[in-house]
Amino acid sequence: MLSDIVDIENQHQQQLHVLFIDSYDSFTYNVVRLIEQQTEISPEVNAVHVTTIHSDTFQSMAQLLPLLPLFDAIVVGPGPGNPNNGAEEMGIISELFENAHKHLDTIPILGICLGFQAMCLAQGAIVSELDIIKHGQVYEMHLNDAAKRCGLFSGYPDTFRSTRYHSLHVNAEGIDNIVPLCSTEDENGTLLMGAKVKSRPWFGVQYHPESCCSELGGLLVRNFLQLSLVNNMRTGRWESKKLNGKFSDILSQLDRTIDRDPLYRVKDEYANGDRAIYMKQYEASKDPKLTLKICDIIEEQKFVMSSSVISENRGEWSIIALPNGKSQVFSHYGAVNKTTVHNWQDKEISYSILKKCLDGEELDLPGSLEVIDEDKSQFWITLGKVMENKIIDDHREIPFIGGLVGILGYEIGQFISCNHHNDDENSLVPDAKLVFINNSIVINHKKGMLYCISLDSTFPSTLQQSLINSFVGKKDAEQELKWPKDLPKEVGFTITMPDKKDYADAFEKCQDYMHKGDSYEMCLTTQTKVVPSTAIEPWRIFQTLVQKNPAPFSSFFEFNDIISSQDDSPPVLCFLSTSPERFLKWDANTCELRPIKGTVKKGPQMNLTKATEILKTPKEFGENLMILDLIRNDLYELVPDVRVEEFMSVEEYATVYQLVSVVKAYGLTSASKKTRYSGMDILKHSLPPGSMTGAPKKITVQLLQDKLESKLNNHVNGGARGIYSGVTGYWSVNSSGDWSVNIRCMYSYNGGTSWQLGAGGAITVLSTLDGELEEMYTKLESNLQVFM
Ligand SMILES: C=C(O[C@@H]1C=C(C(=O)O)C=C[C@H]1O)C(=O)O
Ligand SMILES: NC(=O)CC[C@H](N)C(=O)O
Repeated sequence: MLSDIVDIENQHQQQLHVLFIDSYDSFTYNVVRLIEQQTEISPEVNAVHVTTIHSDTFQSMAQLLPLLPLFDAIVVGPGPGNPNNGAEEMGIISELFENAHKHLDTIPILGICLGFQAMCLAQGAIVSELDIIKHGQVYEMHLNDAAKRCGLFSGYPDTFRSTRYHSLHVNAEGIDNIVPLCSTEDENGTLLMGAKVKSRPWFGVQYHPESCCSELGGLLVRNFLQLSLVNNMRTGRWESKKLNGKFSDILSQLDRTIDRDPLYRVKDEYANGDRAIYMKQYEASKDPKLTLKICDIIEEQKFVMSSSVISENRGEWSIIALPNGKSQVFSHYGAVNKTTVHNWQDKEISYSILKKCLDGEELDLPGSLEVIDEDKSQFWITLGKVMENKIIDDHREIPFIGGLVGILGYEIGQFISCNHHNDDENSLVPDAKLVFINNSIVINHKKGMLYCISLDSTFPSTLQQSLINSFVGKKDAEQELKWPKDLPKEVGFTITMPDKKDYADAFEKCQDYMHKGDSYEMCLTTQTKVVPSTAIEPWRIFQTLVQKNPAPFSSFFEFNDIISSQDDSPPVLCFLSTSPERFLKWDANTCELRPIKGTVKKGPQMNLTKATEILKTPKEFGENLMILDLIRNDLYELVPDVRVEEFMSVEEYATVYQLVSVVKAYGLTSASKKTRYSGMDILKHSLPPGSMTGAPKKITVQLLQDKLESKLNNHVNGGARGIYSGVTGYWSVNSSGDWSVNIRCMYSYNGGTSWQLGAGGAITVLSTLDGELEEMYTKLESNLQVFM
């Protein structure tokens, strides 16, 4: 054991240790991984360990100072806020650069964007707002003569391209202590993009070396690390950073200040075949309408995740999940920090009992009902525990063979509080609802295959026989779908939309936040409420919706999990969606995200070539790049191998053209890693979807929730987004998952008495009010058209 410890300590000797101070930014882990990827620092040092803390992890420098001898360098990352606002916004960063801490003089520091601004401010430079702000824009950087003598840019050409995300800039003219190294030109004039502090090993850049559109970012970091090593050898810091018996303990404690524990212990391999899976496969039509036609003959309850459009890598599969009495239902109510678990339609459970439990009454719980006091973060662990013993290594070729299916609302994501009610009944609404499915019909539209699958050999035999009779072996679609293209004419609808003036106010406020440097992009969304004059079955609305707006993720959910009785009828959560956007798909070892950012309305004057031209302009490019970098960050937080597989492709949908990028992470369960994750861990850490928030995620969702949407959408459940902006999909027991973003959808908390439709779009400093309003209406129309 002792030799193990000595080995670890020796390993630490050959590693550089970097302390990364994060300001709750959405590009943090892009920088962290870029640092860790630098393995060739010197013949003796070939690895870098990065410890990430938040700028408010420590209350003051006094707490951090004793730990600094453990680190070879500090990197102060980018982030929202303005260094002029001091500790309130910057936390420990504002103190870090102050002269008071003389013993910091010898520790190498690299400041990036916000970190750079804070460093320069402390030297006397002026940090102020740019006239014309740059978020997600790529510019040419020019090095000056001083840069050529400074190791930070060693190996660089005179000019190189890099991404800028900043509202503020540094003016260091006349500041002797700052040596300018790098600049760029734009409408604002010549701007300082990189500098060094005289007499100290402190460096900084205003641009973002870690962006996927920046050139030579890795070289900058490697140069900084090499300079740090040389500095530390010269000053004796390198020698003194050793043989502190508690070295590894302190580091691992610090490494754990940000929670990255897996939801459950992911194994390297899983048993296969020790659980009998019932699976019958049949040849059937390749027509994507097959799923919908099958729905027509199903009398059982069903959840549908179908594709009414097949595109490369999306929409290839459809799933019809069949809940039954053995299906466990997991609902999380964030407003009261409770999870309920019970069997589907357990006769012993009534809504009145469930309601009492949620109100906190102590009762003998009937039937299968369990009530767990837990917050949303523990809810994820509950789900992990459920799945832990169910994972099997079987039928990897099929994306879903059974498992958890359902909806995770926006407020289940990070940084948001979930405390909303359904206005109509003032009843609690679930923030997440998932059902464990044993029986399913899975369809491959590309191959024309249909599978009847059961995890517990309970697939309904009459249904199976009807499927065989009606669809098996019939390669061509026999008949057209006989679904009504419109809703019944006699039903009227009361439609409440957000006020245009309120939208304009919210838009202006977004611009203010972005100009002040608080946010780089804000996905502002609206809610519209539709009340039918007489109730229409949710399924009937779905029939019309999928025909009017075909999409790769067309979903139908009606949660009749509690039986109604004469005295009370439960509020039934319904969700109808025609989403174009995949959020996250995974298998045991890889995962893929497909953020959509950038929208152009279709019309007689618009074709693919024109849309592509528009979608490649700086506004749309910046919008997409920002989310692309944010998504890389979300994946990099847990997984070291992240790649951009598709860069801003234009895709065509029924009513819009969209700009789409694809990012993949590899090696989730790689044996060489200390911690193995499942796709569910990635999902937990990356919700809410970046394309629905903007960047940086934390501050932006808080501003949207507290300052903007609570007022703008006050006419619907206090402005909560609820199901809209969350995700829908599954986590299959064969370690696959696929979740789409809840957009171009409608949902009801009361079985269809009233519906809510969300629509919005990302606002950047290049947005115009009219442009954003039109974009919001275009998206709203994709589902509101059903009621028009
Ligand atoms: C917010 C919505 O869509 C999101 C915003 C987009 C954009 O800003 O271009 C595109 C797709 C979605 O990620 C919506 O449809 O309501
Ligand atoms: N990306 C950043 O670090 C931005 C820094 C600062 N908030 C600005 O907007 O200029």
